[in-house]
Amino acid sequence: IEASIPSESRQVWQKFGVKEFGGKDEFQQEFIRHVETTLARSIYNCDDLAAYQAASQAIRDRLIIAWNKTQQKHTTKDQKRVYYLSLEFLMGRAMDNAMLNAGIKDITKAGVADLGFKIEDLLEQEPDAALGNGGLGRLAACFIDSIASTNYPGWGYGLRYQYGIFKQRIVDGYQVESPDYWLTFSNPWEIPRYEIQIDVMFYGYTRKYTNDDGKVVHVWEGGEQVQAVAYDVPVPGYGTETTNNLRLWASKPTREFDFEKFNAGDYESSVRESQKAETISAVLYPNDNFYSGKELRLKQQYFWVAASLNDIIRRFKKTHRPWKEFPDQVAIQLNDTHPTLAVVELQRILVDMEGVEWDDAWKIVTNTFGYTNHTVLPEALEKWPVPLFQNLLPRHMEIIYDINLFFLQQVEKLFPKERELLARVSIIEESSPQQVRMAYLAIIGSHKVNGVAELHSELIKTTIFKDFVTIYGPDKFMNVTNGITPRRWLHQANPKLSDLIASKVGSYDFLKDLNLLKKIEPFAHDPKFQDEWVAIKKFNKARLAAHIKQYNGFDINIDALFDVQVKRIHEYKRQQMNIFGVIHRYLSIKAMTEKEKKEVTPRVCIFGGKSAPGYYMAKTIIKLINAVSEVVNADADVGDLLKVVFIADYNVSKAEIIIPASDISQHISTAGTEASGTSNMKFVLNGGLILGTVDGANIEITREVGENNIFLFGHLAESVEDLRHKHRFSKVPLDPNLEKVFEAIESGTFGDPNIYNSLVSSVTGSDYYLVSDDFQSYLDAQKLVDQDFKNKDTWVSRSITAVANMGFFSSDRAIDEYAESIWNVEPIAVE
Ligand SMILES: [N-]=[N+]=N[C@]1([C@H](N)O)O[C@H](CO)[C@@H](O)[C@H](O)[C@H]1O
Repeated sequence: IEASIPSESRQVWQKFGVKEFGGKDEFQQEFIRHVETTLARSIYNCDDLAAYQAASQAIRDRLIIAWNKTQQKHTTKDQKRVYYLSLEFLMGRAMDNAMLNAGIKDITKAGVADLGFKIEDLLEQEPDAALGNGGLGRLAACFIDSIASTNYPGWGYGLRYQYGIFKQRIVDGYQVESPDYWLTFSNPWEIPRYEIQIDVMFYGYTRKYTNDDGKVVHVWEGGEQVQAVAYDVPVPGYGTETTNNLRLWASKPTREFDFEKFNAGDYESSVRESQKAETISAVLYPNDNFYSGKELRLKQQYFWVAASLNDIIRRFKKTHRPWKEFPDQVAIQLNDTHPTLAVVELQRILVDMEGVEWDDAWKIVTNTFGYTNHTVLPEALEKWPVPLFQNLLPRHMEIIYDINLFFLQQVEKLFPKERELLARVSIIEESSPQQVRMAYLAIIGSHKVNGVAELHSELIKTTIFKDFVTIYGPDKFMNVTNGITPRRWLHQANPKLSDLIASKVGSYDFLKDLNLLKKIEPFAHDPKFQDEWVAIKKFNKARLAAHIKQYNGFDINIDALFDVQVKRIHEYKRQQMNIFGVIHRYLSIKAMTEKEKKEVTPRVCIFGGKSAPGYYMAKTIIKLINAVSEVVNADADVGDLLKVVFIADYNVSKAEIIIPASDISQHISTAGTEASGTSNMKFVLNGGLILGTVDGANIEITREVGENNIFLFGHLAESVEDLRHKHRFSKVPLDPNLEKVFEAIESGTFGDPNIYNSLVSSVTGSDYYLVSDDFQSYLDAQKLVDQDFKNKDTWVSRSITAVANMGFFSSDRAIDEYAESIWNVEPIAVE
């Protein structure tokens, strides 16, 4: 919204222009002003929640000032911007991150202390913005933190779900979901932009006519309208003035209610339309790595894409540049196939609305988009039934047919004899009903396609997208290994370790350039540094133990080895193999003599993670973990030698407590199934060693930290297909140790064995995830961990060496690679 203030009034503005609060006093002034005005409270009724809200308002105001400066700078510089389209942004809490990135934690901490509050108590008041399922959503959050921290002009575009990922409770060992209404006390970290309202249409029909200049014009009309309203979330960079924007869309009815129906006394239906509109952006679909073809999900995707593109084009038009320069000003990254409709929507707007010729428009489109694939799992690839698509988005379906026709014509020219190839690469799968293969549309509509770790990027070229490498050549396909922001995942989650590292590196510059961690490597064998390192790990383990005491109600021995596996529950991530290994360990200890028990390395096995509500096998795994926990933790024979814990409602904030406390963490997916993983990077950065398969980013971690500082096991990706084939067509004997484990389960040791029938037979049958094939090598690796952990000095020096070599895994490095190889954007300094 352009507004021009008359020049004579501008001095008055400058005279009173708001400036950032500098010191503690100014912060306290702002704090009290918000308590008494924004919250209409006073010193007599200001509890921790009110104090959190007032402090948030004061800090938010500061971010907004930097946000305004940044937007003005980017507008005047008029440089190319990147837009990251993600249906998930798993942000977690904002307050601590805002204070640390803006460098004002000391001021605010001291400020609220004087006023009678503890900053830790205020931080606990904030709900997580849990607008994502797992890795993909958290990656988007780390990426926008890095885009701002490395001063690139970039925006995130997503949906403002009223309900994030469900809350998980464990009842009788089972997962129970409850809605996550996170906006109860409103959200101080967002700015409603009621002035930005964009109409989005669904359904309707299309028609075409030839206009006076003999040009065919396509019209899409007669559909249902809803409105998209913008909510802006400032994204502060670390140690820079740059504060970028995350724009989240909420759906609203175009008109509050139908007055005619109301007057006719049909009150219910008079508001039905508005309720229907609001449901579009209301709820996050809780599936991780799994596609479910619900119409509301497709509605969410088009609603968000249409609003975002409309917004991007409005901003471009202000530059009055010709359309062919659009890709020079705008780069759009598709975070998985969820936003692929953006390819079709931009083509529609250019051709139908702006009168650009089809081929010119298509060149603009393909030069604008980049597509990131996050999984090779067939069940996760989005394929929308044509009838549903046709009904909801008739004009887009027409355009997809045209895109497909012109693409297949090109392929035919290149490979005239290859009939099957055409069918294999067609966007339209000739199933019944026909389906739109969104990944193919994303590839054809983009100039670059990337995977998220080296093995994964190779696998997509040799398996699911093999034909497209043949058609486009290998250059279109590249790798950008995932990364994590060291601000949240080291400085915020583990401040003591961050301070210790700073004491050796000489500053906190490693938070801007993580390769500076290398400077601690010479201290790997330094006894004093080792002691400080161990003390910090112990502090973090005690903090987690206190959390488990509070929420699980029992004590754990913090000198035991903390063995952690926290991530979404999924058969390919093989939490089932982990708990089978725990049962094996339990049975082994039970069979030991007291003398042998003295040699045992005490262990606490910590699990956490949500299962998609409809995922039966994953829910069974959660039940087994809790059943084993109940039996083992109550078994005096075993005592402190083994404890099993399932931490409920795993989310970003819990990860910040769990991850700094690990000695070993498990990333044990069947080779070739975990595209990257990102928690593996977080655990090592916090001084934990990992036990993993040769899969995803475990491979790059091994390259960077050295084979000595990681525990690898299991079959390699290249042998998986053969092993699966063997299981399908011949009787592969079950691993003997696993057999004993299953006998224990079937004997009722962990409750009614029928509960676990399908889980056990999934392994004794086709064993698609090769649990039996990898079990012995898994147990061998675990034995090595037990032995090595006894040698404290070696263990701590390996931990220090591993951290020293984690520079590569900063999301700043990943963003620099995207900027250079895909987006072609330059950083802009904002003074
Ligand atoms: N969807 N999806 N994919 C994932 C994760 N589950 O969200 O994306 C993550 C982010 O790229 C990957 O680390 C992870 O391996 C992959 O499975």
